[in-house]
Amino acid sequence: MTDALLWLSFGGPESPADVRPFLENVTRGRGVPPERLDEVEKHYQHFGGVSPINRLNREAIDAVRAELARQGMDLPVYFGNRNWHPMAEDTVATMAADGVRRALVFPTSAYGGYSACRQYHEDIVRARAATGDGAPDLVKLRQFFDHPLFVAAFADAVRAAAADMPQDYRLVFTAHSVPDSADVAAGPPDEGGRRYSRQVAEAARLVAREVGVAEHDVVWQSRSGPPHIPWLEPDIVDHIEALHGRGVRAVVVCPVGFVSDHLEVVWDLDTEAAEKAAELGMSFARAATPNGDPRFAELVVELIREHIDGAEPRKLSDFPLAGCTANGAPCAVACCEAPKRPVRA
Ligand SMILES: CC1=C(CCC(=O)O)c2cc3nc(cc4[nH]c(cc5[nH]c(cc1n2)c(C)c5CCC(=O)O)c(CCC(=O)O)c4C)C(CCC(=O)O)=C3C
Ligand SMILES: [Fe+2]
Repeated sequence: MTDALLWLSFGGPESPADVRPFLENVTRGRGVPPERLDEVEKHYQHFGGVSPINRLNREAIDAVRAELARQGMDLPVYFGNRNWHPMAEDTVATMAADGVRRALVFPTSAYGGYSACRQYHEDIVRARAATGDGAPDLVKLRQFFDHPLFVAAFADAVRAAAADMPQDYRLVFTAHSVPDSADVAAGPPDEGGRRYSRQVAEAARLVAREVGVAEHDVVWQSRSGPPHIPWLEPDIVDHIEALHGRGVRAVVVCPVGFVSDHLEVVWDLDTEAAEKAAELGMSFARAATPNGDPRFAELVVELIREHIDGAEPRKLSDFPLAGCTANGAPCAVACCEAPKRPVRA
């Protein structure tokens, strides 16, 4: 019996005073140098100290509520975050007080890997522990990077972004960079590692195929951490320069690693990457993220139905179904383990 859905996201500041405490929450114990935090704080303050992420999540939740009602399903939807209010701990306590005994959890990340999957399992463990006796059972929904509705929403977004571009534009996909060691550790050990970057590459391939574009690139954005630790490369801004050097005149960037236009999309792509392209005289367009697309709410309800009515999971890749466990259990022994953090004084 399922009594509710918990929408579990990253969280973001909603006023200038929130920014620093939010960043402290994100980076606690993670070896991110203070200089990087000062830099990222500027990106947030550039937008008045407000990330769009909470508003976009609330809008997406409203769309899911409407889709549930349309399909005749009576399932309350709760909202909680890892790093900012409403915090998952508080939301899970409210759910317990409301009598919720078992809820499905929709994570706002489509992928495997430590930051994209395992850390949401950790959030579930923490939130249930904070609530103590009476905490609901929480079953996280699976990874959906290869779901046909996810791919179709991105494919239409690429077509829309490319509409005003020269025919020979270069299609470039981006996702959040992670430490190379985290990518190596992504997935169950017997799968050979790099589940995160391989899933990102697969989603990109599926979207490009649906758009009908013969060639594309997969690159990374929003690198954090100390400079001497290797992260996934190349970075989108460097890649735009490299494309320019090869004579490419127009770029369409598709942020396939993200579900909504949060700060890292509006800063790293719409600001930094767009400025680099303008400086080089290249045409630049950025494809929309899927959470404003009606198919995104349909996707969420379809994932819910896999549990409630045993609906057949729809997927376009050969990757195994993953990411779905109860109460924060890892998907497999040593799956997507946290990277070793550099020790800082
Ligand atoms: C894979 C991945 C996703 C995608 C999956 C998912 O969506 O969950 C993601 C999403 C997001 N990342 C976000 C923001 C930040 N990420 C940071 C830092 C980090 N991200 C990492 C990875 C990821 N991050 C990693 C390995 C770090 C280093 C620290 C650590 O090892 O954990 C920092 C610290 C400052 C900095 O150094 O940039 C910030 C502020 C926001 C919210 C933006 C907003 O406010 O609108 C969102 C959606
Ligand atoms: Fe991040």
